[in-house]
Amino acid sequence: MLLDKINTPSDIKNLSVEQLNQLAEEIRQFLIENLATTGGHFGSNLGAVELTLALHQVFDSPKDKIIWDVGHQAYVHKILTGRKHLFPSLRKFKGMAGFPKRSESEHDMFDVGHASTSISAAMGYATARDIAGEDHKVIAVIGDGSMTGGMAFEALNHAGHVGTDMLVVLNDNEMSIAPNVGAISNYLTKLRVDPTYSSFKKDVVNFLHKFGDLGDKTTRLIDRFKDSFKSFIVPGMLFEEFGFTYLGPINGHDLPTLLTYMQRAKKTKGPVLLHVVTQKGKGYAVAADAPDKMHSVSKGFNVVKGDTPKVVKPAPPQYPNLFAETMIELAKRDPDLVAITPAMLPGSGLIKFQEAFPERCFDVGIAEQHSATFAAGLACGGKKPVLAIYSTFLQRAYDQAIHDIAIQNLPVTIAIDRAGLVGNDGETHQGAFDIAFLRCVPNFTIMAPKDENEFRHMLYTGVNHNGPIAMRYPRGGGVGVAMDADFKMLPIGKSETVREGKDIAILALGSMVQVAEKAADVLHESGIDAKVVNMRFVKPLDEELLLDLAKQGMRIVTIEEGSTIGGMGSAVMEFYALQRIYGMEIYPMGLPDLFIEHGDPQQLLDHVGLNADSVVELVKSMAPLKQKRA
Ligand SMILES: Cc1ncc(C[n+]2csc(CCOP(=O)(O)OP(=O)(O)O)c2C)c(N)n1
Ligand SMILES: CC(=O)[C@@H](O)[C@H](O)COP(=O)(O)O
Ligand SMILES: [Mg+2]
Repeated sequence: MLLDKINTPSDIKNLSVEQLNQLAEEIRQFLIENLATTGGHFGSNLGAVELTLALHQVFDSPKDKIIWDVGHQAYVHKILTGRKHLFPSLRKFKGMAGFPKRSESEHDMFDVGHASTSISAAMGYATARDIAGEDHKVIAVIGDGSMTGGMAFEALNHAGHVGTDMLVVLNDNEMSIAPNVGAISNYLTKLRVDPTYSSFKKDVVNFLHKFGDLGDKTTRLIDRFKDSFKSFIVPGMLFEEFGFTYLGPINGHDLPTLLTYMQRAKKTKGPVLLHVVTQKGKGYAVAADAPDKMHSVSKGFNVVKGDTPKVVKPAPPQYPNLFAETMIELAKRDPDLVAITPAMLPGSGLIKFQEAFPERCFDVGIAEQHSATFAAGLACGGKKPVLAIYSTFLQRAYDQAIHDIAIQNLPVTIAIDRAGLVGNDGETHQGAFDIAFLRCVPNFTIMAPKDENEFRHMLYTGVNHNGPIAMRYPRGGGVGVAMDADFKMLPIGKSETVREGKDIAILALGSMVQVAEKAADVLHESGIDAKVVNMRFVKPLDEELLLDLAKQGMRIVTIEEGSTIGGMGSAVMEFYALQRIYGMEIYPMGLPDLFIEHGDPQQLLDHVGLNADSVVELVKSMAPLKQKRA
């Protein structure tokens, strides 16, 4: 096997095209076999095999800097840069990361995970090179989906203006996670599928010449025609207008073409954009036929059937499914309800809602900033928008949440999925900060359901609340409780005491309520009587509860699946300080002031001490209760 002999990029430098094609097939087989065991991003990597081989044959990493966008398609890059042997540990705790990471390899130039950053990072590298008078190449590899992210165009604009020597390889497979959307995507489709646009330009010019030579008039007429149509007729004119030399579109699986064009790009001065057309899932029929479903696969997925064995026992409802079902129920009652997702239609669960209400579901592409202000505009227009967005991606829309939603106090509901430790995607994707960064924003209400039943009531409460409201919930599902027949409005800022107790109060939020209940059961066996409160709301807090606990001189543990700094525990401590109530013993438990690496979610929760055992250990470690204050 050729692949056995490949350990660094130099090992492929002298391979012939035939050998590269053979290596490509071996790499595809390697990916399919390994990902069937570990899970991970699948379709994107199968589609980037030849592209990555060509990059590493033409350019000299790490002297030349290759920067990946999102980085979910960089498994082949990792195979070629000495990490084949790490694939069994892919995305596992203390194992190889699922995205490029500078701490993992000298060939990983930039830590990625969020889309549309590669061109900006490449521009930074190239500018640093130029200041230092160095001469290496800088290449950004960005997908068509990531190209719908606004910051990609901010970087194109800057690079084109400066004229920096750099190469942007646009890997266009017509897919984001779901089929790609937007005018950019349509434009790329035109470039991809209809070369007649360039021949159309010739026809127009010939036709105009038929008017005979009107001297300057003909020339002006031709120029006007060309100018008015050029962004459609001349391939890549959009990118040319940004100051880039556009090359392509070329077949991103044809190695001779890839090599030729990459060599040409390497010799071209200034910013160059090479448009390659690939197939997501190439080489594995099931993935190629269902590139959205095979964007990523779970561990244990069946290579032959291309599916993951269903869980035998009925698992509790998964939150994305419950979200879609609840949204459909609510949308039937309220014609003003609309849903927005920034390119996460499958992950958010909204595919079913889109099928039911196609005219009320908006996938805006990888455009989180736009999605939030679009929601604000919809609200001003009389609609009831629900923005479905992962916690980590909401970070991209923070100013919009403040400037466009909160200041105007608009009735926008933000359904924050993947809030808490998402697990295998690691540092760039943990939903750690949403409580902290939203809590300080005036007008926002922040809540978290303890289970799937409360999830429905909270979403109902959210869409009927007249102001900005965020509901955060974890990746995965509920806990397996019965569901109420109908919805009920939850009183804003009111908690729910799920267990009475006199020795200590555990104030738990969302996914941590069940952890607190388990801890209370164990503490009970040791004669410690713990009160468990489902806080439900981080903002506003249940002040009556907190004042009551102060009167009782109760010790308090707070526990949340979000950063301790700035979280619900901070809010409780701030409350007592602002109320000038001193001497309270408060023990906040949450995510530490660290970026949490990849691993299975429960493993990570145990690693950071967000589990029942840690609560029990903390409570038992406390010194005997001081004399209760009168
Ligand atoms: C800011 C941000 N929003 C959303 C995502 C989720 N996401 C990961 S990959 C992906 C699709 C990327 O499409 P493309 O760039 O075309 O790459 P492909 O998967 O087609 O290779 C999305 C939306 C993300 N990583 N970052
Ligand atoms: C790379 C990326 O950002 C997405 O593919 C993300 O990994 C999806 O996460 P979920 O699997 O939680 O939907
Ligand atoms: Mg794509």
